[in-house]
Amino acid sequence: MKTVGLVGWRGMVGSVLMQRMEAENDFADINPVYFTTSQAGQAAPAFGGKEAPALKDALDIDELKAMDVIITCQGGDYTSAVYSKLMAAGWKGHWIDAASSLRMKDDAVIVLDPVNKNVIKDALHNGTKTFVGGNCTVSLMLMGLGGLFENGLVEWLSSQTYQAASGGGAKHMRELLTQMGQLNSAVADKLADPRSAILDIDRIVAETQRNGTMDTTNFGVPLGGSLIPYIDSELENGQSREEWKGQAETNKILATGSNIIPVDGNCVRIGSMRCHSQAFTIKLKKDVPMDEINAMLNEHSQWSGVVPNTKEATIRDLTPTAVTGTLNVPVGRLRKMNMGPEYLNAFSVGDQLLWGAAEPLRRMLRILLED
Ligand SMILES: NC(=O)C1=CN([C@@H]2O[C@H](COP(=O)(O)OP(=O)(O)OC[C@H]3O[C@@H](n4cnc5c(N)ncnc54)[C@H](OP(=O)(O)O)[C@@H]3O)[C@@H](O)[C@H]2O)C=CC1
Ligand SMILES: N[C@@H](CC(=O)OP(=O)(O)O)C(=O)O
Repeated sequence: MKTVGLVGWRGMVGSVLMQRMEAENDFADINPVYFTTSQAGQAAPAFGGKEAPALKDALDIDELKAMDVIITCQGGDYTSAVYSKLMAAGWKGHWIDAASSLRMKDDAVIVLDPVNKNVIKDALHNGTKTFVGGNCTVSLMLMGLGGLFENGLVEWLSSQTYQAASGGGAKHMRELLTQMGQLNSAVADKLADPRSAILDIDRIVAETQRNGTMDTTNFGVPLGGSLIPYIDSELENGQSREEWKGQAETNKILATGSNIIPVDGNCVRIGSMRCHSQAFTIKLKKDVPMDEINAMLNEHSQWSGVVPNTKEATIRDLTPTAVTGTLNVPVGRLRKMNMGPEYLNAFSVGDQLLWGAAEPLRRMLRILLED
């Protein structure tokens, strides 16, 4: 049985990973060893009912070297601090990582097995040791639209994203809710009075957002009652790094080589908790009838599925509220656009902590265990 080192297991992404590994009984097939950067020596958890030794120091290269596999959700700084030292020390195990730092390395594979299992398997058999989860927006786009890519139909794609607070981390989720509460408090007396003027309420909300009293420690500006059309760092070409990942990671995941599929758009933070939504304009390589498109999208995986383009079905099934906490990545609003029969409109929603972060990692572990 493989000895698997788990780093970052008590963080937000790591906790979702532990929940999923328990739900799928993954602990039955591994010897887990838990690492920490702050609590070494304390008692380890017993996820899946499996006992483990006391928490080990996540910076101790000798302890890490004893692992067959290491899964880390600890973040990019940790990966940067440890990965090269571990490799330099001659470690021959498999490294599975949620952070973005190693994703574009030539000898690393981005894992999303319902979409690129062949790429993963080939890499594994060719001796690749480093497997990294993709950016949440990219992974969720490919899970939802996988049927179109699988059938080679996408000439280019533009996405406009509506990304949840959780993408920034746990503190951002708390701050969003704090901000919502602060806005509500500012107008609570007026809201309780049905005779109060809505424009008075609106003015007080705008004043509260602008007067510097709201908690904006993490987002930098109010997100509650607003949105933020910039995610991740600035690049010289005018894209945000989150937008840059769209084309770079999609093409790496699909191993398109020199036949790059152009992907571009705007990435926007909105006030949902943990579901990223995306509106797509897709240029198809040819005019494909809608019933065939629906069939391809439905059949791609057990997690992809089409929501009929009716108002009733859309507002019931194609929202963060409907999707959160599930592995489903529904796609809806499917229709040909005014630009012509090769232009497809689509909208998807997915939980960014599941397929966007934790799920591809635990499935990569299963592939390793079954290989
Ligand atoms: N948030 C996201 O949407 C995504 C994040 N990722 C990657 O995953 C990394 C981790 O993200 P995330 O899970 O949000 O980070 P967290 O901040 O939730 O957790 C990271 C680490 O913080 C330490 N920690 C300190 N105090 C606490 C506490 N009170 N509760 C829990 N942990 C605590 C833990 O390490 P220790 O035990 O060593 O103290 C934990 O492993 C990111 O840096 C990113 O690289 C990837 C995809 C999506
Ligand atoms: N940047 C994403 C979350 C994330 O962690 O992305 P990445 O794994 O590419 O750093 C967001 O803010 O929604």
